[in-house]
Amino acid sequence: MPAGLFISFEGIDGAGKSSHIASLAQAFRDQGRTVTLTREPGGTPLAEKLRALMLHDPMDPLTEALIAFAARRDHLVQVIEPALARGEVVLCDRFTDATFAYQGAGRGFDLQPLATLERMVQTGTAPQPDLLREPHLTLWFDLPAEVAAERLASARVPDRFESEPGSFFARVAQGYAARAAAAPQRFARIDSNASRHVVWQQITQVMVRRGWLAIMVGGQAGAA
Ligand SMILES: Nc1ncnc2c1ncn2[C@@H]1O[C@H](COP(=O)(O)OP(=O)(O)O)[C@@H](O)[C@H]1O
Ligand SMILES: Cc1cn([C@H]2C[C@H](O)[C@@H](COP(=O)(O)OP(=O)(O)O)O2)c(=O)[nH]c1=O
Repeated sequence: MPAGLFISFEGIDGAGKSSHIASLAQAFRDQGRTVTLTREPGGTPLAEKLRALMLHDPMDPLTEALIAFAARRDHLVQVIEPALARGEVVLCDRFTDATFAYQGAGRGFDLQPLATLERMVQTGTAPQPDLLREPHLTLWFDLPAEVAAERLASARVPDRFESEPGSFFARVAQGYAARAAAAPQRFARIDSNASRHVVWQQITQVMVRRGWLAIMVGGQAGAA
């Protein structure tokens, strides 16, 4: 059985994550892997209810952070750990870096309590009792806030986060940059200020470099 692989997708709203997750899932399936495609907040019936509250109901930053971590705990226990134990590839649209970027840098909530919650929530779910569960790789879609805003302007009805001003997203982007600087081995920066094709090429190159997708076929990673 292959080892489970946990990959998260991060970036400000409109950075282009959702446009590539399904393609990456297909590339893994094409080489015989089973993929669990999931998202945060969400991924379980309970966590999806918490997501609806977080995206639409007004609340203060601590409540927001606690809801994000409550949803995450349920998601880890019910979905992520069992999938990893089965040797699957877990592709997760956002994880804890989003809490540090949005609630921490964006809302201005203290990072230290977030780090404490991170440790509490992400420990004790894996078979190894002391393991702090984190993604093996985080694809960070880096895009200037003003470009993301332009892309989103005609794309969809904004939720509570997407309605925030550009200054909020500039802070969130800085929050992601700080998380990436603190864990350079885990993060792969994807320059999202490029065509979809070039963004996809960057993603497949990261996968091939890590030995997770076998060969490049016409610019696509595929089975050997
Ligand atoms: N490389 C790109 N160039 C131009 N527009 C893009 C690109 N990637 C995505 N988009 C468009 O930008 C919008 C936001 O992309 P999306 O994948 O939904 O971002 P996210 O999931 O990060 O919020 C969508 O309308 C999408 O079609
Ligand atoms: C996981 C997480 C998401 N969020 C926010 C970021 C996004 O604006 C929102 C939902 O993310 P996302 O799924 O990217 O939104 P969409 O479905 O509109 O593409 O939740 C937080 O603020 N903290 C968190 O911990």
